[in-house]
Amino acid sequence: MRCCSPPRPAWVPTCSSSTRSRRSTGPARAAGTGAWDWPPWRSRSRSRQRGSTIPAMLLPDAVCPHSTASPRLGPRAAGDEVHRRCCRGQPRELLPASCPGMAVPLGEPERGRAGRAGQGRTERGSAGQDGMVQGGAGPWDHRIIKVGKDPQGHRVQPAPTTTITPNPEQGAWLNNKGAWLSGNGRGLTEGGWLIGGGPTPRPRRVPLTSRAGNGGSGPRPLHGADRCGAQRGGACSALLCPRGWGGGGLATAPRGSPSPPPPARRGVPPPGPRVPRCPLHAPCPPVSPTSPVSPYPPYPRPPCPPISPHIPPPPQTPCPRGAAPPHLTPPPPPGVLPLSQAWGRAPRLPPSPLPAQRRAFSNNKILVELDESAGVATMKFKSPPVNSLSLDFLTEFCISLEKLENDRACRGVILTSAVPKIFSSGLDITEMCGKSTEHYAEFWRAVQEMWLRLYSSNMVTVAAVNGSSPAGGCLIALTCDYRIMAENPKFSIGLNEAQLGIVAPFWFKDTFVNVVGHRVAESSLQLGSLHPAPEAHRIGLVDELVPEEKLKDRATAVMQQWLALPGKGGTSWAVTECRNGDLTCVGGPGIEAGSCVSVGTGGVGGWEVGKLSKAVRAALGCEGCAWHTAGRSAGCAGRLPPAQLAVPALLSRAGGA
Ligand SMILES: CCCCC/C=C\CCCC/C=C/C(=O)SCCNC(=O)CCNC(=O)[C@H](O)C(C)(C)COP(=O)(O)OP(=O)(O)OC[C@H]1O[C@@H](n2cnc3c(N)ncnc32)[C@H](O)[C@@H]1OP(=O)(O)O
Repeated sequence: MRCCSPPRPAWVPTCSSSTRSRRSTGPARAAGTGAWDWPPWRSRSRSRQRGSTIPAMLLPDAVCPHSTASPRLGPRAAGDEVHRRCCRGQPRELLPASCPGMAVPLGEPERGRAGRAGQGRTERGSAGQDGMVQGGAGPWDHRIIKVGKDPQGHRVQPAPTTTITPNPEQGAWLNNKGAWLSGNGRGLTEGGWLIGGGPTPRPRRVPLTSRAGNGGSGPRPLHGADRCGAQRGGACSALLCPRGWGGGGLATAPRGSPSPPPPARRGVPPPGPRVPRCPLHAPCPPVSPTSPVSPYPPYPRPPCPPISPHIPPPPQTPCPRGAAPPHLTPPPPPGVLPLSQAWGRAPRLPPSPLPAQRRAFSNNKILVELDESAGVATMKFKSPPVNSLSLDFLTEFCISLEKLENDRACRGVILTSAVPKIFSSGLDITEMCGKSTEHYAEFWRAVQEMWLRLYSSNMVTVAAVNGSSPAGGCLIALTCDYRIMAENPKFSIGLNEAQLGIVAPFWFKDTFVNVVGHRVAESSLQLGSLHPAPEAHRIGLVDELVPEEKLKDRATAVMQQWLALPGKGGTSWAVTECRNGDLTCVGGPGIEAGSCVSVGTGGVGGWEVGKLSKAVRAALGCEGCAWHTAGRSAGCAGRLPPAQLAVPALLSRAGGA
């Protein structure tokens, strides 16, 4: 509800959720379905311009699913749509008054709020908006528009807006996610990420009731004391709970940084001692197998991962995963302090010294296994007989994907099937007849949501197609970064809608064209062809064929290859130095000196590597670049020099990538 629903401040040019990072190729919206027809406001080429962004202002309001100016739905219905999305479809009437999705006006001062961390929709960042701090209703209410990735390349859960409330007594600021922010007078940092400048707030005593802690004791800060049903002993929907995945959640406070004790609210016991936060040490969230308020099917919450005997409980011993083996920490360039020194935070590292951590969660239709050591999850469709994409399936798909998206340990997903011989039979045909109009709308919305989430995922996505994959099943594979298919000629794949007497929606078509090219797509769509695996490979519909028994290994190998790349795979992030208005770049691991940076999802000061178009480079006046890079896996260490604060100006000059 807080996204960009009315009242929308004048400085928000359009909905923040329209800042997704793909280019639009099709019309803004499809006509005539009567439902939210999110247009494919971007398409992608095989070269996968993952980090490229277009500024929000280039997208018409109608494009944005949170738009309040829907000519189709009208303001009221559009408002409901906003609510639906922000509250994960929870009917408004069923939500407690404390639901963060209920109207909290943008101008409302934050009073003792904590915790929407991990709760909002996953919104992508965009150039020019990431990390911008805007003045709010009062001089100390600042709203951060978009949060994308921190300097380590980890996704930061993007609450659509974040309000920062200064706590001058403690010299720190609290945002509406309950995270402590440190301020340096020139800008703010959240989790070590520079989030913007903004006016220096005047001191004011602000009653605060809770805070996000680094795990440990205290009143479950990430749940938000007043916001989460589970916090009050009620039912916490897996959808609303920011810590839906066993003790994970989002740690926004810098690890190991000194943090002030929060002022206590009357009647609320003060939280316990602050301890370093570690996923392994995080306290279990309250388990609520089902939510009475959720319209979704029961969604069992996984148990917390067991605390390894190797890891003594906090706070006596620092988290072993928080410390950087010296050999993995690249030396900063002269004059640049690593973030860990500058802000008292240890860089995030791959947990290689520890035994591999595996987590799994499952719902009725999808089994998800996360190998934390590799940063790769496998989503296995398990909805027999044919993995048809029913509303339930689609819903669970989106939930699972979002959980992974919000999990910093996960950087890639392999999609495959647990049903023999079938990857997915496509949209569930029984959902498309004999149902109410509302059901059709909901179903179609879910189809689009699935596609958008997958397409716009920040994770590397690999489809391991181990069976037939017609229509919607094919779309899932097409939407991934890479497709590997079992080389069984009995397995076929394609958009066969024409054979059913229906037309593949234009965004199915666009996705198909992007992969196989125009002419092949044209004839294949007209004939409704289902291509046997060898033919699918020949026309480029799948990238490679492997024997079925090797599919998993090959998918894993491909994933590793992708994850090793700079950028989306997240291995390399650059912190640029800005001197005299010029960006200077020094090469880095896997990065050529002189190759440049993007104004993509990195946000202010965090520039993703290797995706800057020539035009943007020219606009930035970026000649001879010098940057400090650090592999994401080794944690990005680098301190932005003061001159870096000039970057927002450069961003606006660039107008996006
Ligand atoms: C609501 C608003 C919508 C707006 C509409 C706007 C535009 C419409 C276009 C939308 C784009 C459409 C995309 C789609 O995905 S449409 C679905 C296309 N899918 C297919 O054509 C697949 C058809 N199925 C098969 O080809 C085969 O079943 C198979 C997947 C190759 C598996 O074969 P096999 O192992 O021999 O299994 P069976 O054929 O015996 O099937 C087993 C049972 O599964 C049922 N089944 C199969 N596919 C579906 C499906 N897509 N949806 C629901 N149910 C399905 C099949 O009926 C069998 O059930 P039974 O045992 O009870 O008979």
